[in-house]
Amino acid sequence: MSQKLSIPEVNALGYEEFIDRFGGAVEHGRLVAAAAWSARPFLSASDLHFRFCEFLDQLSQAGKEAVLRMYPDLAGKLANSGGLTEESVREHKAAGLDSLSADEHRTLSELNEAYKTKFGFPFVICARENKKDAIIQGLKRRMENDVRTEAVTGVNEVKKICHLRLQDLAEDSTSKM
Ligand SMILES: NC(=O)N[C@H]1NC(=O)NC1=O
Repeated sequence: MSQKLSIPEVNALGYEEFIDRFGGAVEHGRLVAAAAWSARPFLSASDLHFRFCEFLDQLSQAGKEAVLRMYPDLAGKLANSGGLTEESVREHKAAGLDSLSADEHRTLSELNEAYKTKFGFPFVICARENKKDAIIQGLKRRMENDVRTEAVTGVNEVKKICHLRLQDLAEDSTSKM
């Protein structure tokens, strides 16, 4: 992972460097980072996160669904074929999704497919804040929601994932780690 930047260092980045560095804070989310850059100077790391959230909050239902469609299924095809982003690999490991039993794997795959059939976008949850059992329970519970509630709930999880990814990339203190 590259060295963390202080907020003054983040504020000094040109937009191309900023997008290169923060374009993955939201999965395949270079557009979100490109929008956040307009809000410079950032006052703090939480202000940086707030600007990403601000963009996500103003999206239409279709826009929110589009953001969710950029995320891989947890323990799905991309994970099996080694096609996950570096960030997502770390998050899968944190939740214990890299060591599922055959039964757990089947359960999660079936629930993910049922969820996508109902909503038209994948189930998204912050894997660094949930272990595998909580993820399976969450999937079952959230399956009962309606599509608008689920788009908002999914995007709230995107914000949590983004917050943790940004923490890995930038810090409030002016000195580098
Ligand atoms: N589907 C889904 O939730 N994917 C994600 N969650 C997370 O923490 N990292 C991801 O890639």
